[in-house]
Amino acid sequence: MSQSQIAISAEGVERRFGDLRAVDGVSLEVKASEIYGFLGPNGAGKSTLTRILCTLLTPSAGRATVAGYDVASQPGEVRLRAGVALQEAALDDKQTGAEMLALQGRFYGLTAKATKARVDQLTKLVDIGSALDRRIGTYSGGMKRRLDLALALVHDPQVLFLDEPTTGLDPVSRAKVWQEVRRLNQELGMTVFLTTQYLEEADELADRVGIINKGKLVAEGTPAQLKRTIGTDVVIVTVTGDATDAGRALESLELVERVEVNGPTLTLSVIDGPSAISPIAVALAQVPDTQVMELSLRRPSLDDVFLSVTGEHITDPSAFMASASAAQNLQEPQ
Ligand SMILES: Nc1ncnc2c1ncn2[C@@H]1O[C@H](COP(=O)(O)OP(=O)(O)OP(=O)(O)O)[C@@H](O)[C@H]1O
Repeated sequence: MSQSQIAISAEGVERRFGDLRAVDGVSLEVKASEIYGFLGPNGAGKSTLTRILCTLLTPSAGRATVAGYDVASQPGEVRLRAGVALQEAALDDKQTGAEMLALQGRFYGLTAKATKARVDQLTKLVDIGSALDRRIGTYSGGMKRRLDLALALVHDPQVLFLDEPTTGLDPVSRAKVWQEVRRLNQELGMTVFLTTQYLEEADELADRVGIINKGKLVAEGTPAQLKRTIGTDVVIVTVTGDATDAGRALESLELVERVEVNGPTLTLSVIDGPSAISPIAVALAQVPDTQVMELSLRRPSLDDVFLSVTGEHITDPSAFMASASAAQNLQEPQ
């Protein structure tokens, strides 16, 4: 691949905090115009690598480039070409959105006229137009994220870094952010490096996904490729009480490749889901003192990929879905 096609490159990047290796030898490449999803649980090292790539932290070892410039030795060149929206947006509640955008334009050396033209363009890309003349203190969480996104775009960067852009947002705001990220990528060809702990987000948005755990990149590929590595369907069984005996009974079945026991829940990797259901039900009926509460079949998800490489779940997906549906009816204040 030629250098100009590579928007981000990391080679053996490491960052230590005392004895902790927050980022432990990560190597990856992101092509120009690609959306790369950097997926991992809390504390995996996503923000630390993002901060290194944005020149906000120096690596303890290794090398990284953004838009062809070295993050450690050419930080000014990187900053001119990178837009950054981090988890904690530094917004001033007393200013209006328009004032903050104008200030950001001046910061990057744009004339008032050029800033105005850029803001007009941005309001088409990022849905904040109607709120621009109001004080930021009156914005909802979703509007603040969208303003932060617009601020990151004022200087027309080649590469956009988004650190958990939808954490804490209700489903309506989350869908808007997804739509805007897609538009930036498709209409402007912008490269996007997006960290997330949400499987759905990586699955929906990313062309390629890197999975990080305890500072190490443990899997990488398109969402479809990663799921194909599992090669099996997933059957989830919940029983009364402890599922250890049921798990043992199912291990010996021909179509069952792998059994994970987690309290009353069994996660089974099965070769052919529909054909495996009957033998699984028959085997479960023979386990003494065990009653099946729920049994379901599904295609592999990115969480199954994470489980197969780390032995753990990325997050409790049911907790995410519950919070998402609880927030379903929330409306954005106008
Ligand atoms: N400035 C710091 N000093 C000491 N330890 C740090 C510092 N920054 C991060 N860490 C630690 O490094 C590890 C990785 O943190 P990081 O914030 O990169 O993870 P993350 O994947 O972004 O998690 P989250 O989803 O919670 O933001 C964690 O154990 C964290 O406590």
